[in-house]
Amino acid sequence: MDKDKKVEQKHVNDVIKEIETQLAFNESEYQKAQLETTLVEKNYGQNAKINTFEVDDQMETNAEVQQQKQLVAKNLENEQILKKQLETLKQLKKSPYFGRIDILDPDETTPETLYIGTASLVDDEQNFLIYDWRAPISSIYYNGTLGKVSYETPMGTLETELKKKRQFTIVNGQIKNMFDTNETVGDEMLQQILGEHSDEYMHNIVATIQKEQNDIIRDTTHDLLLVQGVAGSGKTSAILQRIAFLLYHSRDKLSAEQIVLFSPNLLFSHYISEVLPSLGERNMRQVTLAEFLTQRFQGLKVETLFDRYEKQNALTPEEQEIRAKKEQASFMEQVEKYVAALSPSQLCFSEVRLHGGEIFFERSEIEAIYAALPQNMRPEQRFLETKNTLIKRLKQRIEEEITAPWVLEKLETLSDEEYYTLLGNKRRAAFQALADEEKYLAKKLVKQKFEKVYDALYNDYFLDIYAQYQHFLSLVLPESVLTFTNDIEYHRIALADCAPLLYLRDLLTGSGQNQAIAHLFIDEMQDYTLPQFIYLKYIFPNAKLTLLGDSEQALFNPLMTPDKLLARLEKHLRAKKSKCIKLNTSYRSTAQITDLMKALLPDGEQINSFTRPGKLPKIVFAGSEQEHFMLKQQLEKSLEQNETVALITKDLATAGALYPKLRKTFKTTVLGNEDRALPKGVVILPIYLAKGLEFDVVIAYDISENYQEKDLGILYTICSRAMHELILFVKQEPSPLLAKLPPELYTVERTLKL
Ligand SMILES: Nc1ncnc2c1ncn2[C@@H]1O[C@H](COP(=O)(O)OP(=O)(O)OP(=O)(O)O)[C@@H](O)[C@H]1O
Repeated sequence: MDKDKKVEQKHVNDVIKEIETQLAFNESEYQKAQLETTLVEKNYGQNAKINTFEVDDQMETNAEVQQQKQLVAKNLENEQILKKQLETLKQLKKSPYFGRIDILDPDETTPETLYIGTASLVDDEQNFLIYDWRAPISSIYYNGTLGKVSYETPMGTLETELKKKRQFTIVNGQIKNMFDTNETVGDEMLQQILGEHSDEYMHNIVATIQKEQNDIIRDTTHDLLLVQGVAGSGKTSAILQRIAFLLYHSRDKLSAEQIVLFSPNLLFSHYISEVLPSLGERNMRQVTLAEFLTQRFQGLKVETLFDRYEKQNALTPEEQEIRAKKEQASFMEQVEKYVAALSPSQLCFSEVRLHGGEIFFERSEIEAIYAALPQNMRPEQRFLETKNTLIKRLKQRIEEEITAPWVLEKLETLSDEEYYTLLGNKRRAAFQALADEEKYLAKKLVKQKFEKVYDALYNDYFLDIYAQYQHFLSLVLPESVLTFTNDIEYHRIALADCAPLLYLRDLLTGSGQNQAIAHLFIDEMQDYTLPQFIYLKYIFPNAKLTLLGDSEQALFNPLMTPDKLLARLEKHLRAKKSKCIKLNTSYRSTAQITDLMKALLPDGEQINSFTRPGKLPKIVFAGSEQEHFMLKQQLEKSLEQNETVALITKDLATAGALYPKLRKTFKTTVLGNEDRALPKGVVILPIYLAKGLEFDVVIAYDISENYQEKDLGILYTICSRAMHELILFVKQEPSPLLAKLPPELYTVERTLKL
């Protein structure tokens, strides 16, 4: 192997030499491009200042300015491309590739050697020194075991023979490790990567993508892809590499702006934000459900998933029943039926007022416009026609108002400042006559006065959507009207009302849809309801869906088998081609931690633990008197070897109560809903904020009687956040969930009774 390593190191050196040559060339091209842009910009600046007094000059200058503008844009684009190439080359220089495959094509006698890395590298003679991991041929590296293999290309399926597969770890141009393997992607390298410490940011996994993850990443045929994977099985990793793959595969027609990812919390958004840039791609749009809804209900406080979780025990059985009804797909069907059957008199239009409160459009006027439209028109069409008529009437009123005495009076008394503000970007020279200028200014004044009306028409405020939803509730779920009205009065809205209300609004007004989004990804999908999925599918009608989750980690929803879930989603989201992929191997945690997680679940045997050895998890029985002493002792011990220790609680109140007890001894932070970054030291956080994250050491705080059978999913999620060490801290009586664990799966530490 040593001889092999020498040969391979020489190859690495040769490739790096080529990268350095290209780097030097690119560097000088980039500098040239920067200089060029500065020159053109300077030139453009001077031209823009040219006297525009004479009309002829003006036209000439405009043409020139346009030309210069285009030049600047073109130069900037060129500069951006060179900059991106430079970044890629710099990255490749440190670690040019991670894989090698030797293949023998059917008509050949000697095998061809290909190297695979995070980006392609081509020399002057068009030889591929490195293949991008997303290139069709690279799929052999991830999918194939030695022997006959096939791979998909745009021209169809091709066959070849895989003779050798080799993996490398190259750091700063030096081969640290290399393995020959017949596995999909061998255990040794994965062992090494998974054994490392956690980081502030998630890393890309392109060197060690596993076969079933590869199926998710390279899927281009399904419009609904459901991924059900156990905790730590690489669901999040798979979607991020999938996004990078899609951007490469459809690079002519897909951009990062057309991809939306719904992530569970802001900490998670931060945690994953470096994966795509490390692969030379821009990040997709990222949003949490709370951010998405808050934007749509301006002025209202929207209940978040976390509020919902924190409050769930406070609801009466009746309230729970009402919520359960609102969270069924049939509730959205009731919205559709309601909209289809609405008569004009049932529409809750509201009058439109001016700034001063004076009514501009009476409710009866709006109703009359709507009622006069053909009955068989679709509701959203009818609404749009009404809106257009109102806008037309507003424009007419503006024209009429221009000659009103108050306008003329105002024009005569304008201060210089008011005059120039009204004139805006317009130049005085642009008016042929004084009368034109006066008319222009008068119109501006009137528009200012009627601004609120325009705003109301533009934003559909002339339909009182809350009253409309209340009317809908009074027909289908009258027992919930009071709570809803009360909520609105206090400027808040329950999560369960959001999707049906928005759906109702959009069906009636024809607004809300975004046709441009091509892919929608939802992580931690087990915490979403069917109405939320239905609404998201409705507003992103052209998006292919990738939904990822683990029903064992559900904070509220009941367990459901993946196949049953797929059938449900297929039906309600009207998917044409759907597929469910299951991931059963857990990569995050040591085998000992995964074994404990398996033992917690009734059907835990379906989880395969990746054979990475570590310490047995520990249960600390502290007893309430010794609690602080034991906790501090444990934290001290853990912080000796780790920069961060996560203290995960069931809820925010418990997290908050721990803080004053620890802050004097340790650098301690309690994380809340709005936090985006993970600090070092002791980090206290409720479980819903730890979703999707991982930590070297997790202390699950107070696993006592407050964890009953119904809380199994929560305890499982907490345990599954630990990579290397898990400590279950018990203050009083242990949870019955711990009682059923076989004792060989953990060690015990107890307070000494003095
Ligand atoms: N093929 C792989 N190669 C290297 N590391 C991997 C691989 N797959 C997963 N991992 C690592 O395992 C850990 C868990 O992955 P990830 O967070 O994507 O899992 P998940 O299924 O989304 O987890 P959860 O649902 O529990 O939040 C991460 O540290 C990830 O980098």
